[in-house]
Parts: sequence; structure tokens; C-alpha cells
Amino acid sequence: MNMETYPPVLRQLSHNHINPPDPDEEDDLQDPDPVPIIDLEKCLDKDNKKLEEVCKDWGIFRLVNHEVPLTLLTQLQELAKELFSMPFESKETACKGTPINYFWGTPALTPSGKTPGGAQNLNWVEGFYLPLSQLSHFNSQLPTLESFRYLLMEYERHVSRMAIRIYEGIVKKLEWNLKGTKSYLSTKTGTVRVYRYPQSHDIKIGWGMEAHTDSSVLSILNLDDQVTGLEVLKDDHWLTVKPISNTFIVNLGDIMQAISDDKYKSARHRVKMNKSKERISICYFVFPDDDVVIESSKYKPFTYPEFKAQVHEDIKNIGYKIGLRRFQQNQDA
Ligand SMILES: O=C(O)CCC(=O)C(=O)O
Ligand SMILES: [Fe+2]
Repeated sequence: MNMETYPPVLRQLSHNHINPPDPDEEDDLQDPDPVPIIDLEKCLDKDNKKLEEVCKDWGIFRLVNHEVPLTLLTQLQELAKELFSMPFESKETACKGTPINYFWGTPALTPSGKTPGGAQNLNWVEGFYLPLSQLSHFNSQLPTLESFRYLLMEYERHVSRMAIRIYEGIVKKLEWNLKGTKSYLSTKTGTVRVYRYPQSHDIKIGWGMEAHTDSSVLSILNLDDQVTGLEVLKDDHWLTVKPISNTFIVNLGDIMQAISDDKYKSARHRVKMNKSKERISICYFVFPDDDVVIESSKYKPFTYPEFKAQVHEDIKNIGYKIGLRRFQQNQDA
């Protein structure tokens, strides 16, 4: 791999040789995928109990029958790869003065790429953060980024459509008392994070991304269809999510857990390092509007900006996210 394309702090992974493919990792791919499958077309069917069961038991599922053209998914993955393969400085410069944020390491801990607490606090990942609603408001000087921006604007229409349908399917099933017509899902808030996880033969070095739950309502992940990395916690076991092309992985976030009064759980997941291949993922997150108060019986009323601020404060002060527990009733913040 070309280490010049990596931010300096990630270049420690450089070794004298490229690792040959690891037979163990390849074998892994033969196992059946453990994640339950949900058909997007059937999400709104009245007699479909599966969505409800899967949200309760798993908090994560594989989405099929999504009607996103495979060519769009392939193009996105290819352009992302091309973007990451540019020199580090070009990526950094290209994002300056735009709403796109280029980051590496754990963003909240190390916005500048420096590692105050040493390498143990570092997630081995670089990425671009793109607020989708702002993509049409600027141009990029970097042709690859410009093509990527265009493609993402098209992608946005699809992920918004999928998020709305999944959300409506879930809300319908729960028969929640959702206080009138209030919706906790606002596609205006949609953001995409595109990641590259470097390969490392020294797996002990750390995580691509440490175990966490997402703060979103829903997250829709378009994963590398060749390389494993994502693991999900189910009944105290970490399971490997298989790379399967033309599907998405959807996971419920903390906000969904709160509005369901803990009936549904936000799925805990992490990304492990791959020994012989780098890995790309394109992840969409959607939230409530900033002024929407999240009301439930288990948690004190809160808005998403309040939740986000608390998460940032905890990461800054204690090094990790506490999340919903901070907002439990009868709990001092
Ligand atoms: O890259 C992945 O597969 C997952 C990323 C993730 O969990 C996140 O960004 O919250
Ligand atoms: Fe996540």
C-alpha cells in the first residue's frame, strides 16, 4: 500500500511488505452470514412481523430489494477508492473552505490528527464527513471529489427513500403514541461518512473503530463487498458481518432506542482491522430535526443537539461515549 496517501499518524502501520492474503480470513468468508434479512418492499406490509422481531432481537439487519441501481453502488465504492488513493495533502487541501470535513484517527478525540493519549486512543481510519443537504451549495477544485459529490447527490435520494420507508415500517409496527404527527426522522439531517480502514498485519495494534452504538435514528451502511471488518454484538458474542454485494446493513441508533422506550436496542458494533486488505465503507446517518424534543418514559426529554453535546463532552473528558444512560430518568447527568 502507498503510505503517502495515508495521514502521517496512520503511517505507523507501514511494514516492509504487503501482507499476502490470509487463508484464515478468506475461510471466514465461507461461513453463512448471521445477520437477518429484511425486504424493503415488505416493510410496510401489515402482516409482516419480521421487521418488529428483528428490531427487538438484533437492532441490525441486512436490507435487500432496495431498488438502488447496482451501478450506483459500484461507482460510489470505486470513486471512494480513487479519492482515498490521492496524496494525503491533496485530500486535506481539497476539503478546506468546503462543508466537507476530512478526518483521521478518532475524530472527536483527535481532530488535528495528533494523538494526545497515545496510539491506544486512535481508531485506525481516515474519512470524509459530508452533510448531504449542503452538497449542492459548493464546487470542489478536485475533479474526483467533484464527481463524488455529484454521485452522492443522486445517492441521497435513494438513502432518504429507504430511511423513510424503514422508519415508517418500524413506527407502524410499534403503534407508539408518537404525539400527533411528530416525526423523529428528518432526512434534511442526513450525513454520509466515507471511510478507509488501512490493512495491518499487526491486529493487536487496535481497532478500525472501537465498539459503539450509533447516535442516529437509523444508519444505512454500504459496505465493501470484498473485505470483512464490521462485527456486531449479539447475545454477548461478536459476529462477523459478511461482505455481500448489492445489500445494505441497517442499524438502529440511540434515538430509535429512546423513542421505542427501549423496546428496540441500538446495536453495538465495531470494526476490526483486516490483515491483508484495506476496506472502504460508505455510511449514512439520519437524525431528528434539532428542535424536536425526544420524549419517552425511560429517558428525560432531550433534543439531538443536547445528546450530541453530551457525547462530545464525555469523549473529551473520559475518553468514551456513555450515550443514553446519561439521559435515563432518575439519573443525574
Ligand atoms: O465502517 C463500518 O463498517 C462501520 C462504521 C460505523 O460503525 C460508524 O461510522 O458508526
Ligand atoms: Fe457505527
